[in-house]
Amino acid sequence: MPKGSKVSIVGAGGNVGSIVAYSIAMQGLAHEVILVDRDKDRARGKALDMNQAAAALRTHSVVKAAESYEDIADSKVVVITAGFPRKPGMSRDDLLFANADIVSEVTENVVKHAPDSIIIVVTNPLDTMTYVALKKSGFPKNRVIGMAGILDGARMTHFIYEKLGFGAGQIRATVIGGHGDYMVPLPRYSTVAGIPITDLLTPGELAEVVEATKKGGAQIVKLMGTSAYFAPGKATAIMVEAILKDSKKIYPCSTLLEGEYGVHGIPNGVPVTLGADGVEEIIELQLTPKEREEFDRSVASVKELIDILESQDYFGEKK
Ligand SMILES: NC(=O)c1ccc[n+]([C@@H]2O[C@H](COP(=O)([O-])OP(=O)(O)OC[C@H]3O[C@@H](n4cnc5c(N)ncnc54)[C@H](O)[C@@H]3O)[C@@H](O)[C@H]2O)c1
Ligand SMILES: O=C(O)C[C@H](O)C(=O)O
Repeated sequence: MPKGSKVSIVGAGGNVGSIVAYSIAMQGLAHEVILVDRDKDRARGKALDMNQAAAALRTHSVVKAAESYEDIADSKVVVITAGFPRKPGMSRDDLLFANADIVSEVTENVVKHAPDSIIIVVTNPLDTMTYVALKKSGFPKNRVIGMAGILDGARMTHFIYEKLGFGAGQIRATVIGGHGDYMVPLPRYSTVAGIPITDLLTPGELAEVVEATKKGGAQIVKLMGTSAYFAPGKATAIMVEAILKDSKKIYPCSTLLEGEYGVHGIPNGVPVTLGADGVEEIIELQLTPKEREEFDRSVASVKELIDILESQDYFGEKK
């Protein structure tokens, strides 16, 4: 079993992976942080830079660039951010084939070198890549988790603040469903200092918050020419922290549903408790018929992508 608090990040030479690593190192969450990237010099450079930041801050975290996958051995958590980000005009789903091959290759190496780890998938299209990692690893479902709901909830929080102009730091917003165009922001489960936002914003304002949340990723892609990384990186580090500290905190994460929410065999974003075993509980919200319909639509959009992969026998299951 993994000892201590070693965390490896595959894709750490890139934007999201390096923010995940930096957040973990600066918080001193893990003693050892391993940066894996196919661009080894970039990983080596980032490791030096982060170690020097850790030295300035005097944290105990040590950051190392992996020379090979052997260096991820004994990781408690492996984060996968390897893969292409979208460009303006693209949907996350357009990354399906290019990133499925990358996530497959990475997962095979994780199974070989860190067989007891918990995998956090970040690569898009998120829910389908979580499915790819799950199938290719053969790990139990509690040990393969997709990151998106914390990020989408944080975006909704921000857009609620933009409307209210007060309550920063006191807003909690909930987004479930897949991390795509059909995600399901839930105003009914969103509050400011415990006050439901449905008491503070008009239905029209709430509809604008929901729309802005759904388009939050694309808004940043349009502005920067590549996708977001500060909030995604921080959101991922929050999941790593919950696992390493066995905190049992509740966060929306993508997890394989096997009967929960009436869904069978598709990963989707729902509230879960995160602890040392990864996803420890799945919490079923009592959705209204409209919320339920939106959730089902979101599940269907993930299933469409999985069906495309399965129709090509991507998982080698056809006889
Ligand atoms: N789930 C989310 O909420 C969320 C949020 C932001 C980004 N993302 C996704 O995360 C992924 C990474 O985004 P980014 O902005 O960091 O991209 P990036 O291009 O900056 O970084 C990707 C890194 O992966 C590396 N890489 C590619 N193939 C590899 C392989 N086979 N083995 C090892 N390393 C490999 C590249 O060298 C690069 O350094 C994208 O797919 C993006 O869409 C998801
Ligand atoms: O928008 C993207 O493509 C990246 C990520 O999924 C995000 O929501 O920031």
